[in-house]
Amino acid sequence: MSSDPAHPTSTATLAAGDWLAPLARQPLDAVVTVPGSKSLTNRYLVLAALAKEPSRLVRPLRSRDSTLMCEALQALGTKIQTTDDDTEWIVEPAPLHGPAAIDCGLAGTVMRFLPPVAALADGTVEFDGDEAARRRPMGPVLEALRSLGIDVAGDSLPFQLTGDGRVGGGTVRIDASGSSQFVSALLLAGARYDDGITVIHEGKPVPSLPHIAMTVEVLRDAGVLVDDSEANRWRVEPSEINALDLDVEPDLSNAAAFLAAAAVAGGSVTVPGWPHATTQAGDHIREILQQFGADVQLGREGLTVRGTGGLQAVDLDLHDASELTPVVAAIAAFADAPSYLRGVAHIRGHETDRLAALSTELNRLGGDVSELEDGLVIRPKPLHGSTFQTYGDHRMVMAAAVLGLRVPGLVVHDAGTVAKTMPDFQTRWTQLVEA
Ligand SMILES: O=C(O)C1=C[C@@H](OP(=O)(O)O)[C@@H](O)[C@H](O)C1
Ligand SMILES: C=C(OP(=O)(O)O)C(=O)O
Repeated sequence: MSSDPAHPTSTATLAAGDWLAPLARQPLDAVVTVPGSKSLTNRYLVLAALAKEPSRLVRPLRSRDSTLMCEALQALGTKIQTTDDDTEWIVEPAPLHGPAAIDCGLAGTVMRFLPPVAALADGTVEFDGDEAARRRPMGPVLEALRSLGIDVAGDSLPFQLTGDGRVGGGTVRIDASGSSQFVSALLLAGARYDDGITVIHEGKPVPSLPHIAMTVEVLRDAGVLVDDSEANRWRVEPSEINALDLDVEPDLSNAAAFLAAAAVAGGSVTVPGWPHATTQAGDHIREILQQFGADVQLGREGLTVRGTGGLQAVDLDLHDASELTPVVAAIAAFADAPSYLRGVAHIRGHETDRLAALSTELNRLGGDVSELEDGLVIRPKPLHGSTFQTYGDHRMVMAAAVLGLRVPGLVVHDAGTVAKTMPDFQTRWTQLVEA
């Protein structure tokens, strides 16, 4: 690996917003704490807003996605108070009402989870988001709400819906092959519909199934009856939603980049507080790193990954844990032979077309990556520094950071976009590399 002299290797010449990813000059030896899970925080917020009494969330995630969720629920009438140190949030439910305008940013959880909640509001609720969010698929959720009698104008952002304070509920048939969030969205609000909700999926397999298991689990934690005994069919009984009082697990998908660092740079990284049982899809990083040849131990201190920098090629189906694809692609770029990542066609509809973005940016560094219809083939080659575009996608920043451990002069464009789920990622990453 050599540095491209045309690209900066010191911060002096960087453009605003660009970040020179730190190079690992020695094996790592770090303990990295990771903030709360985005997926859990935003589910808990939704259920707390629909619950019968105030809820308390301890150590939730503070990031762009969760702040947008808070602001949206507040616009609909919910009260949210936070302690001075922001480690506890008290969510006080109130009757939901329009008119309200909701900014979804680029958050899938906000744009998908809130329309079925807004359907319970009395009045009109307008939704919009980032330019890139307007390209993310929304149709199945909005079509399902229409079939339940809600007045919905639009099929993707921006759209608006008008309700009268109640939803009859019943059975909806949707194609959720584009995102598990379509199913989660309808289930989360469904207990508050008069007849509850039954969601039947018809189409190619639903991706990211652990995220639906997470939705089912948080509903059950709130006392809601859910039947998920049959594949592709979920039934939520109508009921009150109990208040929540809980600690939010660390975000295991965000943790993945830090653990990957030990495999790529060598040395050891521990993430404390790793749950021994979880529905988070990010937990898959344990077996993925083992397949790359790293030593992975889950113990009392947390999850520890030890690596030598030597990496075996992998052939992985990431359909269940698709949000790990960018970081896994970055690791694969240093493996001893070509790797295949499959089963993730739907991530073309994530924050950006991640298959196109990853192949373009890895190839810009001198890599040899081609797109499959549902994945990537990554043929390792010596990489050189360049400016890595991130397309407003937090996980492209994380992937770039992993690459930068071994590629001098890798400049991450618009690195601040990582604030979608981890505003202090760069600080934590720099501490990791310099520890
Ligand atoms: O429900 C959730 O919290 C999520 C579901 C998944 O979405 P897809 O099913 O669209 O992959 C995942 O990729 C995303 O990061 C978070
Ligand atoms: C796909 C992701 O996010 P979203 O919740 O916006 O879909 C992600 O975090 O990788």
